[in-house]
Amino acid sequence: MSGQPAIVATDLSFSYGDHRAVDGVTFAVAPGEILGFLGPNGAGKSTTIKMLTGQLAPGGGTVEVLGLPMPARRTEIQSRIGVCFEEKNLYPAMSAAENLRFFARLFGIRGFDPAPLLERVGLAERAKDRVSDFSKGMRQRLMMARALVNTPDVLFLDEPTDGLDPVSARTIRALVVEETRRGAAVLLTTHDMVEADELSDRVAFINAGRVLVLDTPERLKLAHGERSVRVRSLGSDGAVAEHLVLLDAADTAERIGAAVRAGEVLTVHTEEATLEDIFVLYAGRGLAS
Ligand SMILES: Nc1ncnc2c1ncn2[C@@H]1O[C@H](COP(=O)(O)OP(=O)(O)OP(=O)(O)O)[C@@H](O)[C@H]1O
Repeated sequence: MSGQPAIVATDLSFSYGDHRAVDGVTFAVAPGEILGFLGPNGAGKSTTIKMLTGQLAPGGGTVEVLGLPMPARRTEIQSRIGVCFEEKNLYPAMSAAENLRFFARLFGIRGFDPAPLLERVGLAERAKDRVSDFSKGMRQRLMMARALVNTPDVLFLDEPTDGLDPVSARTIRALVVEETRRGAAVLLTTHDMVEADELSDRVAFINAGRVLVLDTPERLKLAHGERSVRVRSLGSDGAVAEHLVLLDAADTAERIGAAVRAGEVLTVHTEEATLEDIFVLYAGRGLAS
């Protein structure tokens, strides 16, 4: 498997009736890599993921997961991937532990012990409680545990931290990173650009069914963002002055020096373009729906 991409989408397309939801999408995700798949509502992310996970047959183009063609080898692929989509994948009348055991049985895993996974998602204490009594954050963490039951080589995560409190969101983000350390490839959709920036090795911006750009967050920000330093200082006259110095100008060093000498320095902040800024540059619109 080494060196070979875990997910390869080539010229994928799909239409609902006359509406072309996915229009020539091409990308690959390597083992251990997180690809952030970012775009506004209706951009075609879910439709693409459905083709990658075998829920929809591609209208055009090809999908390979773990070197196997989808949907031809769907059953084999599905036994080696994990998906975290919607709550409906959980059985509310069962306990957290029973849910995980149930999915382990579907995967044909013998002697499955749900305890370590429940521990990892912070639900060890609630193992025997019915999922119907769980909060949204607890269900979401259980969904994540469910996605990991078969120790997948590829994870498809659709908004895994949507609507979660900061602690639950952090638990999920840490799990995602742990999974990549053991070599799992991750395709992650999120509307949270800070999260995308923090987690993604590369990001793909998708809009109207097309990939607009695919690169590392760092390269996108360097190529398209104006980096700057903002110095606030207190002058001898008691007035607060603010100096904004662009980092890529020829006289940057002198200007920062002058800003710092202008008075008693109160704060110094570096600023760079955000992924949201860059999306607007490419799409001519923001990520909000
Ligand atoms: N079952 C369906 N029938 C008809 N049109 C659909 C269907 N599902 C999605 N679409 C349309 O296809 C386009 C892409 O939708 P998709 O759900 O893939 O977008 P998305 O990027 O996942 O959006 P979101 O961020 O809201 O999940 C949208 O215009 C949507 O209205």
